[in-house]
Amino acid sequence: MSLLREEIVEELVKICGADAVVTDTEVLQESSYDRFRKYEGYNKVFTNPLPAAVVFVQDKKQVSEVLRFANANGINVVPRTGHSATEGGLETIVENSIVLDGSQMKKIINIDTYNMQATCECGVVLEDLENQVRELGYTTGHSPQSKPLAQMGGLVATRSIGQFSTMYGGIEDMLAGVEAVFPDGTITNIKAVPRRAAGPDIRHVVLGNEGALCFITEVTVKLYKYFPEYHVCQGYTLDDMITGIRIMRDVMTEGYKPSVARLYDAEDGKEHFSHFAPGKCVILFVTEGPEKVSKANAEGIREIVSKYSECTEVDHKLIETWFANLNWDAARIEEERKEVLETKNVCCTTEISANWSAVEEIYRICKERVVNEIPDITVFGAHASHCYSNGINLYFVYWYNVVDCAPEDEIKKYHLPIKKIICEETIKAGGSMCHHHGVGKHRVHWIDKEHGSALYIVKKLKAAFDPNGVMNIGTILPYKK
Ligand SMILES: Cc1cc2nc3c(=O)[nH]c(=O)nc-3n(C[C@H](O)[C@H](O)[C@H](O)COP(=O)(O)OP(=O)(O)OC[C@H]3O[C@@H](n4cnc5c(N)ncnc54)[C@H](O)[C@@H]3O)c2cc1C
Repeated sequence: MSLLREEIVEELVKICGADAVVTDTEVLQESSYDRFRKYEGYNKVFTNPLPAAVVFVQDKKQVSEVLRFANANGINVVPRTGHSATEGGLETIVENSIVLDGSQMKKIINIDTYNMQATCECGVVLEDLENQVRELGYTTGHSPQSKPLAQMGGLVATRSIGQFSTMYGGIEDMLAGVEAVFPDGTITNIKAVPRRAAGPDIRHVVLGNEGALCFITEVTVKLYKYFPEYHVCQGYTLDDMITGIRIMRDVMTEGYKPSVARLYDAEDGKEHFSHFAPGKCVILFVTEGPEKVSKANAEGIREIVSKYSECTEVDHKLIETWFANLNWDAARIEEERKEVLETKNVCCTTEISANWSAVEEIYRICKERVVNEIPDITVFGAHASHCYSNGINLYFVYWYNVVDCAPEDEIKKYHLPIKKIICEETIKAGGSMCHHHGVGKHRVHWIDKEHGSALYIVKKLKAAFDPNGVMNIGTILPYKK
């Protein structure tokens, strides 16, 4: 028999103390969704069942005890740290869930500049860690646009990636060691070493689990020396996105290593560059590292771009100023809330990845289909912001006016049908429907097609580590009642 809300709250208070357990209605409402339902949230419409409580854990022992209790009683647990999720990973879709919040675990445990790694608790905000290591002349190399909001546990749980990824990689390349607690209460610590071949790489069970297998309590990431004085920034306008993709391919396959490599089509670019590149695509690069490395990379990239006569270089200061203001903090989200309520014009995104041979067609077909099939679109554009030797990501950005539609119907009328087109066309072309935001609860519809025969592995992992199905129900794998 399932426990009553009061019984759940009572047990949580016993484990963590009354101050740590919050049942205030407004907090529960805000804890029942994430930015996937931001239009509903901004309109104060809450369609998911409210959780029984939000519990602010202080240490791994409390995490272990809460998980053991939930596991024994079949209670859904939604792990949370920075609350910046965009794909429904934080939605509480069944009655009486526990939101297990690690945001108060914010100790930076060790910054070890000799071994070039830093260890911190899951609730450390990335920007706080980055600021501290920068003061010492180092960087984590991680810089997602949500850097002021996202916390280390969530960043690992979602397989996040930052704006300097072309040089430093995604979080999977940065993560040296990690501590995680599994639903039966077992606390596991994967040690931080340069590399090992002691069986499968078990970090990858934890990385990207989106709270559907375990709760991450501690993270060790690598550090790099930081040389801001040697950053070289270059930007160009051009007419055609496809030419831009080919330039990116040349840069990557010739072996250059910019830290930032971004390409905007004219529609998406309108939002960012209309003051100096109206109607144009924009391609830009930053190189960094020690002086000789940064200069050599910049020179090689310049030589490649110069072979494309349609590219015109712009003043690098324009790009630098724009780039310095790209991140989102709480104030920017508040600005967005006001704007959305006033205009009913909503911006949402879907990011995918594909090999070089598939990406051009994915770009073309998604644009054509969304613009023709979805009503009230005001902008449909894309940029590429993460490049690899074998392919690239596309970050589709779309704006629509919400017309004749209740807040609770907005995702059904607009966001999900757009996502469906992008995910299905991408998978059909051999790409991945999800480059970095995670599957959450709204891309689960295509998880079988995404993985094909390898879905076997995902399902077995879930069955092995969460046999009672209490970890973030409906995330990564669909909820079957
Ligand atoms: C404006 C904006 C810009 C963004 N830009 C980027 C970007 O550039 N790159 C990028 O990768 N992402 C980006 N994101 C998405 C988001 O910031 C990332 O997914 C981030 O990693 C989430 O971290 P968080 O601490 O906020 O996690 P949360 O939002 O709290 O949770 C995210 C997911 O991880 C799970 N989770 C959280 N903490 C834990 C834990 N301790 N243990 C286990 N599971 C956990 C949750 O259950 C949920 O499924 C952006 C989001 C916003 C709002």
